[in-house]
Amino acid sequence: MDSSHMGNDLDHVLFTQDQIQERLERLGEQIWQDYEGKDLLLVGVLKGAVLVMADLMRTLPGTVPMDWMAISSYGSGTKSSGVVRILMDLREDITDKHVLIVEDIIDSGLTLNWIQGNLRSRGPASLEICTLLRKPEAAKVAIDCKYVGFDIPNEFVVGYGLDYDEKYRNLRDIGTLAPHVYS
Ligand SMILES: O=P(O)(O)OC[C@H]1O[C@H](OP(=O)(O)OP(=O)(O)O)[C@H](O)[C@@H]1O
Ligand code: HPA
Ligand SMILES: [Mg+2]
Repeated sequence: MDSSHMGNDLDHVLFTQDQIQERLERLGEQIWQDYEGKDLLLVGVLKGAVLVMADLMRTLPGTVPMDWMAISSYGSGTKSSGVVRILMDLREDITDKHVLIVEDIIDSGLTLNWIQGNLRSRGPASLEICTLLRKPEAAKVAIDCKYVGFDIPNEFVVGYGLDYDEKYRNLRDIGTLAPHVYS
């Protein structure tokens, strides 16, 4: 879905699909250099990270495996409940692997804080994070994130995998919603 299909639900576009692809190319180059010769496993967090994973992994110039976890903390609202649940666990044993978590957004940081703790307890060789978006002003816990696509203001965003009440994930760009959508 293009931004032009959003009617008046879209307030403004923050990043176009081209800007997103361009940034992912750069992140992919950096990741490929950093993990040269290492047993890398990409771990995506469903559902938001689906599109980031799909596009990021295709920028890499060699083969790399992926696995997925499903976590829920937001429900249908726009604020993190802070209560994290595992809906689906990894299939892979990550012991001694170099794990790179792939996420769409770090907002309060509560989700990744919990995932990091959970995965660290399984004994990976290393554990790092790649997120497309981060909201520095919204942080409730500090997250050490090695690869960040864009820092954004503290506004609720949708598109490119990010939803509001399960809607707008298939918007190609990333943008903010008009206030009438929430009310
Ligand atoms: O830093 P936080 O405040 O914890 O927020 C970030 C998390 O919230 C969203 O996922 P959500 O739980 O809404 O599920 P989804 O990925 O299925 O949309 C997003 O994809 C991140 O995983
Ligand atoms: O800004 C956001 N948009 C969509 N989902 C989210 N999950 C955390 N923050 C956001
Ligand atoms: Mg998510």
